[in-house]
This record gives sequence, C-alpha cells and structure tokens, in this order.
Amino acid sequence: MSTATTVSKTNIGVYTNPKHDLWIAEAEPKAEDVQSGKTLKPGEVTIEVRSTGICGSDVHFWHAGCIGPMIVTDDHILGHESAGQVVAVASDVTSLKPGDRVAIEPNIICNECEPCLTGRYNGCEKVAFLSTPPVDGLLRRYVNHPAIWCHKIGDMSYEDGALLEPLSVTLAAVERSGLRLGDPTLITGAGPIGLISLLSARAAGACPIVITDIDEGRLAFAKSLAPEVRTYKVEIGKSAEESAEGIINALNDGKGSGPDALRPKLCLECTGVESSVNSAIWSMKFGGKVFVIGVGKNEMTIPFMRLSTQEIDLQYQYRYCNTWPRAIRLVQNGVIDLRKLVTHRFTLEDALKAFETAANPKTGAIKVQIMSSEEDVKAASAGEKI
Ligand SMILES: NC(=O)c1ccc[n+]([C@@H]2O[C@H](COP(=O)([O-])OP(=O)(O)OC[C@H]3O[C@@H](n4cnc5c(N)ncnc54)[C@H](O)[C@@H]3O)[C@@H](O)[C@H]2O)c1
Ligand SMILES: OC[C@H](O)C(O)[C@@H](O)CO
Ligand SMILES: [Zn+2]
Ligand SMILES: [Zn+2]
Repeated sequence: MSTATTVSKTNIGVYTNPKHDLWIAEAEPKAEDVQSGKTLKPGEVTIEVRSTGICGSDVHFWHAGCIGPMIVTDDHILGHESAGQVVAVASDVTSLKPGDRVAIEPNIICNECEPCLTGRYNGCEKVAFLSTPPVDGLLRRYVNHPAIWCHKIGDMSYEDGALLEPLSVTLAAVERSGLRLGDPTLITGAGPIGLISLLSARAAGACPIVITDIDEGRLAFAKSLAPEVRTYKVEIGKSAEESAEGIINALNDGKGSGPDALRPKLCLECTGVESSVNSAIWSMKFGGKVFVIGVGKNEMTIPFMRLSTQEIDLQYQYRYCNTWPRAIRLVQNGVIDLRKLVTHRFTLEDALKAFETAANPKTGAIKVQIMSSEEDVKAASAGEKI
C-alpha cells in the first residue's frame, strides 16, 4: 500500500433511509484506515472524492424511497456521479498511483455472467451499482473502489469528471439508437439527461433537433446551451396526437405540420412519462425509432398499432458500458462542453442544502455539484479549474 497525502479529515457521507430522512454522518473507510491502508482489498484504491453531481435518482431514493424494484431498506449513502484524487493504492495496483485524477465508474461487475462475458456489463446479473440500494454510493469524502473502474482524466476538472457519468448515459443511447448524420431528431425532456443528449446528438450530426419540456425555463436553458435547437413547450391536457403536431411544427421551424412536413427519424426520450413517450410515437416518421432513456411507471399504455403500421421501433437503455474512455476523449477534445450545466455548487457539509436546491424546480437548478471544500466551491464558481 502507498499513500501520498496525509489524510486528516473525518470521512463523512450523505445518507437517506426508508423514513426519507437526509443527513450527514461518519462513513467508511475511516480516515485512520485510509492512512494505514487497512481496509483496502486487492485491486482497490482509495479516492478523495472532490466533486459529485446530484442525479434525479438520488432525489428519488430520498423522496420516494425507491425506483421500481430498487428499494431503500436501511441507512443508505447516495451519489454515483463523482471524480476525485487517488490517495492510496493496494500493493497489487499498477495502473494508478497516489495523486492521479480519476472519474469513478460507479459499478462493480462479476465478470462471469453472460452479459459480462459478451461485453454488455450493464446487464451484469450480480452488479453492485454504487448508490442503488443496498450498495452505498459515492457521496462521501473518501471511498475505496476497484482501480479498473477509476478512469484517469488528466487535467480535466473534477466537475467535468463527475459529469462523465450522465454523459455516459447519453453516449450509450446515441450508440445503440443508431443515430446518423442529418437525422431529424426529437429530444423529450430538457433535464440534465435531455440536455446532455442534446449536446451528444448535435455532436453526432443530428439536425434539425427539437427539444420539449413542460417547463419554459428548461427550454430557455436548452436554447442557451445550443442556440440552433428548436423548442416545443408541452401543454398538460393536450392529447399525444396534438402534442405530436406541435413537435412537428417546431421541427419545421413553425412552418406547419402538414403531410409534407419533416418528421423526426429518432426520438431520445428523456422523461419516462407516458404522455411524452406517446407524443414521440405519434410524431415519428415511418420507420423511425423512439429510444427511451427515461424511466417511469412499471406499466404504460402505448399506441401499439401506430408503432406497428408505421414500423416505428421502440428501444430502451439501461445505464451504459464501455463509455468512459469515449466520454473522456469527447470532453478533452472540446467536442462536448458540459461546463454550463452546473448551476449550483455546495460543500459536502452543506449537502442538505444541495439536495433541497436540486429537488426544488423553482431554483432553476440543472446540475447541482457537491464539492469537497469551500475553496473548491469558490474556485469552480469563479471559473477556475479544480
Ligand atoms: N436509462 C438509464 O440508464 C437512465 C440513466 C439516468 C437517468 N435516467 C432517467 O432519465 C430521465 C431524465 O433524467 P433527468 O436527470 O434529466 O431528469 P429530470 O427530472 O431533471 O428531467 C426530466 C424533464 O422532463 C420534463 N418533463 C416532464 N414531463 C414532461 C412531458 N410530458 N413532456 C416533456 N417534458 C416533460 C421535466 O420538466 C424535466 O425537465 C429520468 O427518468 C431518469 O430517471 C435513466
Ligand atoms: O445514472 C444512472 C442511473 O441514475 C441509475 O441507473 C439509477 O437510475 C438507478 O440505479
Ligand atoms: Zn444517475
Ligand atoms: Zn456479470
């Protein structure tokens, strides 16, 4: 075991439980164990987590206590979008050394099951996904993690490193959806996943692109991020067919939705809301594809015969695999710029305020980052790289 820095601060983490409490308390590994390397297993490193984004699923585990079958049953640490600095490595680790800057891929797989052996490890039958109960997440000061799931980020900021996780979701979607240059594309939902899908689809050559939301503020944010994007505000109460007409009209820059109008070839669905999935289906051209990233109700009603008679494919994404190296290249080479997505920053000690901000639509928050120190918050807010 080798340690570079003196680990002095108490390890703390951000917890929730089945009663929907949210609090900060001591976490594992303890600082003295990080220093001695006592808790490191073969192949592991200890990371000082420097920046963690709050995902909608963290807020969901706190407020609802579950996402489908994933249920909070005990005290549980949140967070799975993190980057940090290696502070200690097990003696058998050769790929990383103390001081390295890394982004953390928050899964540990079995490497034995069929999905693992066929290169689709997001389907691992025994996956431990950090922050999905019962596996604790990354929102703590120090965490032990296998070196193979820590990706070197060079001089990329820790904040960008943390954003590689949601970027990975959208890269997996772009890859599996088969998006091609010049595909007219619809993105439904302008939350962080919809907005990063917008940046990814644009980089992959989608055009024109229309993005929808029920929230005018989020559509304005999308415009500020990608001025060429066309927007459509979904009105609650309109039928899926009516919304589809509005989407087609927006795609055609307000020139109508008649028989000659351009229709989307692909939708990256980023809400998981039934009415949104259905509007996307009704807006598609013959042979198009609705690619669903959003997660929602266990059962939904969809226009089955519309899909059938229009040969529209309906496809889904579950997390990602093999996306980090690609995501790192895209950010390092300036192809995708994620920096504008971070609207709020808090220290780990102020995590409760961070969660309240992320959960309250009135704050206008897109991506809230939790950072390891006040100095990091100040520097990142001033536009300095940390
Ligand atoms: N498949 C995966 O592996 C994966 C990974 C990460 C996130 N997700 C899911 O992706 C979805 C998006 O994540 P996010 O972090 O951007 O969430 P978010 O809640 O911040 O964003 C969703 C957006 O959809 C908008 N919306 C709600 N109803 C709408 C409607 N009828 N039409 C248009 N817009 C509507 C909301 O106003 C919001 O801006 C969530 O369901 C999330 O759980 C899936
Ligand atoms: O970014 C990854 C996602 O948030 C997770 O799959 C979550 O939704 C369930 O564990
Ligand atoms: Zn997430
Ligand atoms: Zn496996």
